[in-house]
Amino acid sequence: MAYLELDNVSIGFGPPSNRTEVLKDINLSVEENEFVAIIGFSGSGKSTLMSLLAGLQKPDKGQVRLHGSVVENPGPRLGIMFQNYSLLPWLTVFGNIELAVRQVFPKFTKAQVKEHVERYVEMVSLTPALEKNPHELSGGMRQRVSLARTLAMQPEVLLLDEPLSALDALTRAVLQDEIIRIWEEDKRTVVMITNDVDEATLMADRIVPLTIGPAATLADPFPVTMERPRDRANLNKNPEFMKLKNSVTRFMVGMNKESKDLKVDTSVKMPNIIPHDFTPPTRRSVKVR
Ligand SMILES: Nc1ncnc2c1ncn2[C@@H]1O[C@H](COP(=O)(O)OP(=O)(O)OP(=O)(O)O)[C@@H](O)[C@H]1O
Repeated sequence: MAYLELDNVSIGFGPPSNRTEVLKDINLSVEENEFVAIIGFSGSGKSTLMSLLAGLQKPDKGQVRLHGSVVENPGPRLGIMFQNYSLLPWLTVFGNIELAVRQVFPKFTKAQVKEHVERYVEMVSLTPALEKNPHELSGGMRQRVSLARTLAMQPEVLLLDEPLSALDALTRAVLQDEIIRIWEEDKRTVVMITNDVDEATLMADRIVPLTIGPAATLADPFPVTMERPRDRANLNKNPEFMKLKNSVTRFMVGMNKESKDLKVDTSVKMPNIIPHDFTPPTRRSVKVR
């Protein structure tokens, strides 16, 4: 039995008369401790897929299963980090993470909560911002708070929706390494969404492309067999990395081109009509031909 499974899942939005099928017949089996990267274009349905995995939305058809049990509601076993941070604006960095930690570990003493929160804030290098509110932070800093909050909840499955997209290249590299370290040490299962082929190739065991919507589905996966730990500094000299990166990029670019070629030209040619002038001839100031 697969650990985390999407079994023939479909979902759409809108009334039956004007329905958009967003995801169609999605099948995915994630093994325990596996790191899967889902890669796709903007608007293809990646966040919707994450919401389904987290139990935040129910599929119209099919099932999401964790350990064989149907996922129907969100819960502490599935920790999702959203793309848009979703921090509570009236709480500090400490307060935002503390709230989540108290929910997941209700038996922690005050000192344990403090120690736990501070450990994860330190991990994302935000200790100096511990008492700041979200509006005082940059986008990248908010993204790090959100990541620390998800990690601090220590879920069995980490669902990361473009977790590093708002970060500069250097911080991004630091946090990529941090996520890999946590995943390796704590033996978690990770499903991460990204639109960065390098990131997916560096981090994942398997890259699964999401096709272009509407009715997007998962294409055949690209296994990443490079040995770990992967040497970031020499990746561009690693022939296996370069080959895989090129194959994934070529696949994604080809899919994009195919989808554009299929698009019907919907521009309408307007007839050359001159409006009729209904004002009485005596009141006409402008002559209309
Ligand atoms: N609750 C909803 N109601 C109606 N349409 C929705 C809803 N949620 C998502 N959609 C539509 O589903 C499609 C996919 O959206 P989604 O946010 O999952 O894409 P995405 O791949 O994550 O995009 P991006 O990378 O730009 O964040 C879009 O066309 C969006 O408008």
